[in-house]
Amino acid sequence: MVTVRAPATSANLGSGFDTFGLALDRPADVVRVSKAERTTIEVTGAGARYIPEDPKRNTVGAVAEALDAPAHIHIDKGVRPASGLGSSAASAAAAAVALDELYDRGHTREELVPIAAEGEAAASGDAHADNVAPALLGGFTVVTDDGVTRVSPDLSLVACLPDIVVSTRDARKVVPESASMADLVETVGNASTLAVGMCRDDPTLVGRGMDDPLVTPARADLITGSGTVREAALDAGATGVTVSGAGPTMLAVCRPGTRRSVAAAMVDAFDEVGVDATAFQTGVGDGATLYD
Ligand SMILES: Nc1ncnc2c1ncn2[C@@H]1O[C@H](COP(=O)(O)OP(=O)(O)O)[C@@H](O)[C@H]1O
Ligand SMILES: N[C@@H](CCOP(=O)(O)O)C(=O)O
Repeated sequence: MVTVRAPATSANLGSGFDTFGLALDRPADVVRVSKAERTTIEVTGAGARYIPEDPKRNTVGAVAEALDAPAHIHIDKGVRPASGLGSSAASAAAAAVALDELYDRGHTREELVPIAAEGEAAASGDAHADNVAPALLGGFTVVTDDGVTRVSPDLSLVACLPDIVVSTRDARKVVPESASMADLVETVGNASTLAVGMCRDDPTLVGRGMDDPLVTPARADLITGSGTVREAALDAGATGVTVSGAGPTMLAVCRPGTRRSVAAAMVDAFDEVGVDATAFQTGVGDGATLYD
């Protein structure tokens, strides 16, 4: 039997749609695998009743098939599904590491990125790798067709999860199909600023670089109160606030020492518009961890 923990992740960070991802130090999924003739799946934990146990519809089933590694797979969900915190990716990344170890396949973490991304295709219809990359490797990751680049920044973060469900599949339908040159120039400038900030552990640059004129505004209507929550977090000490992944979680980058007040401000702001919310005070985390 092999057990692996893989973390929640926040994709896009505003300006890096389908490219940027950040591993959070909590929450996380824990996946346990043992060899079997055919793959079977059991799910417990946060939102388990919404997650299919059919291997064709669960991200870990697609990973088992891609690795030709049939197993009984138990998933203990710490990351709520349809949260914008890479729930489907956490399971896929943990399963990729666990099954690779169980069957002694010898893949590197980088080689497991496209394999775990097959799981994402089962969940959202697209094999986007911006969640599975940080879930496997940890830190801040940049995914392109040529591979993954990563650094391990030290940042204070708040992830505020409202009691709203937004499926990634639906949120991908509202993304514009084309962009003006002006919006592209702004996006490249912001994304570059953010990347420099990540390399320097600089929350001001990271926060400024999270602004995005293209994807985030198109998705704002899917999250009741997102504008109010953003303003409240900035007033309380955040340097930048954006939609985490496809939402509904809102992610704030915080100045040192402001995490608690930012978390409270975000929960209160959701409350003002009649939405219950939970805030995680977190930081940048490691990738999937193998337990003995
Ligand atoms: N192992 C899994 N963990 C979480 N969700 C899964 C899993 N396998 C399949 N799904 C499906 O994926 C969808 C959630 O994924 P997604 O919308 O991308 O949310 P998130 O942003 O939390 O990853 C749900 O429809 C869920 O049933
Ligand atoms: N780039 C994807 C990221 C989806 O992240 P999730 O955590 O919501 O699954 C997108 O924005 O669609």
